[in-house]
Amino acid sequence: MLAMTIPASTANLGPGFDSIGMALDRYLHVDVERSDSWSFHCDSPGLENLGPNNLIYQAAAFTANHLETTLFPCRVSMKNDIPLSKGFGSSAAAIVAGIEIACYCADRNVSQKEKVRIGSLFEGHPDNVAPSIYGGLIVGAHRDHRTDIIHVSEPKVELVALIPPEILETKKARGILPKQLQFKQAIQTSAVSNVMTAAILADNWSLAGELMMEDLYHQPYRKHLIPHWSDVMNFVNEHRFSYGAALSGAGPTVLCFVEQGSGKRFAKEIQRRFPYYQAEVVRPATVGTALSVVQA
Ligand SMILES: Nc1ncnc2c1ncn2[C@@H]1O[C@H](COP(=O)(O)OP(=O)(O)O)[C@@H](O)[C@H]1O
Ligand SMILES: N[C@@H](CCOP(=O)(O)O)C(=O)O
Repeated sequence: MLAMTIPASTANLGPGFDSIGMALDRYLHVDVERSDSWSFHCDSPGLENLGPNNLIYQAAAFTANHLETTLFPCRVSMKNDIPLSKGFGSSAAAIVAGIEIACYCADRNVSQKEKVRIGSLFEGHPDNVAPSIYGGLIVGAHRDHRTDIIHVSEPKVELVALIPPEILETKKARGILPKQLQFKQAIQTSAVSNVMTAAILADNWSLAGELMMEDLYHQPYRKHLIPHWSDVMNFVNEHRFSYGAALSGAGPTVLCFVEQGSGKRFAKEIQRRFPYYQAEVVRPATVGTALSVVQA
């Protein structure tokens, strides 16, 4: 039997679009047992009626093909604390579960790096799968020919998530992005992203927070889907405890980056100002996917 716990993730951090991501302390728990046929069981909201060809199975089949192995049928039972389609990488956590199931069926030790490569080939970008696998914060670049990852273990920041009642499917939020960017705009945002990454690595969250709000890759095209976006950004800009804010993944959640130890107070104040949202303190998860295999 295989048991695994996979953390949620927030992707992008503004101009780190499709590249930077951080694991969060919300989890998908999965138990896998060899069986006569495939079945998926979950009582958590939105996952009660999973068919046999769901995302976990698709990722497992993709991985088996990549590893040139075959899957055996499994009974998969889950408990999920990661909100679906809110920008916390629930789909990436499911993809990681599928990758692990295939590695279990193949009885192969596959490195974390190779798992990130497989997950990025499946999803098209590494910014959710990599933090869910490694934990902490990652900076990644995925291309057809290779996927590169730098892992930073312990981000020294606290987070407050502003979660609106509606969902936003990542597919829809990607569909509204432009096909091309002006050269000047691309250079400018790339430079902002480079400095933001350096600031994160230097633990200068104050500068990182300011720069994440200067993204020109995706937030300008998605912000109209986010209620009270400008007012939230003004509140964050003016608050004494906050470094900055960004869309969590494709949204619709807005993630505020605040001083360590100030999360609860910030959450209370921003909740009072924006009752439309649910404000929750979230912490970086330093441990990635945790596995335990019990021989039957
Ligand atoms: N544990 C899971 N098992 C199977 N499918 C899942 C699981 N978690 C998420 N999904 C699938 O991923 C979808 C959400 O993906 P997406 O719109 O990309 O949002 P998110 O930002 O949460 O990743 C769900 O509607 C469901 O189809
Ligand atoms: N880089 C992707 C990240 C999507 O994250 P999700 O948690 O919303 O699925 C994007 O911005 O499209």
